[in-house]
Amino acid sequence: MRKNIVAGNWKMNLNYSEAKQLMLKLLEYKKNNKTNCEVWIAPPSLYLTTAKDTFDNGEIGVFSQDISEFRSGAYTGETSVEMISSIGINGSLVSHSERRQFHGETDSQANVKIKNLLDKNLTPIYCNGENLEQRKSGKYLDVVKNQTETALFNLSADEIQKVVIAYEPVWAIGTGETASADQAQEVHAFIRNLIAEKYEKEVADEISILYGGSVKPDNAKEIFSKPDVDGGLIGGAALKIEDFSKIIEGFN
Ligand SMILES: O=C(CO)COP(=O)(O)O
Repeated sequence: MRKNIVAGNWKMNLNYSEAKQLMLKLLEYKKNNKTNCEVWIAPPSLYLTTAKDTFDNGEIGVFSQDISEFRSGAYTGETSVEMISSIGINGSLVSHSERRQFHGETDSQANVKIKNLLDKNLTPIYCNGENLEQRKSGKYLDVVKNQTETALFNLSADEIQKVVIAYEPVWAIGTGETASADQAQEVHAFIRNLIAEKYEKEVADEISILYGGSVKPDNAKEIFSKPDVDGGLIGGAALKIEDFSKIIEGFN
């Protein structure tokens, strides 16, 4: 059975002591509360070791926000799959829309990153989703289809089952405008169906598909109640324990 997951993407926020405090609050929360989903975080890469040490019993999954498509060598500023693997990190976000927007990342690069992560037995969280113009033109399902096919469809059935997908419509990220639960469900079911057609239904049913884009304490429960929504990738609301914990409780 696929997992329910609530993951926090901290993006480029928090100084070291703020980050450490938030990790400690999360640890305390996780120790004192039974959660009906896995809880993961993707802090800035500078704090990955601290996160790993804080959650040394694996209470919370720790993910990188990005990973190099190159294995090693003269790539200044990059972090390799080998490096995160060697400190026990669980995986990485791949092709978040902000990487696409500010760094020109493509789905072909996403494909390389995903394969590199899978080679090391790490979990890729592959992000996709349409922008506002594509939503308004009514072509959003075509956009998501192209993204998904390019990034994932040369993987084997075994491999694709290990990928977590995060549908994050760009128009809903950081804007306060959330996709409705029905809009999320439509695209999630569409992605799952694409995978079922290319592979098998059993393969598609194993894949967790998260929704991201202005998930807040007051809308999480409804979004998570949809059959093809297996959790959320949370930005702003992951930075406060009060908000993030209420979102986690959307699965209660
Ligand atoms: O980009 C996101 C998570 O990766 C969503 O960000 P917000 O929750 O701030 O809209």
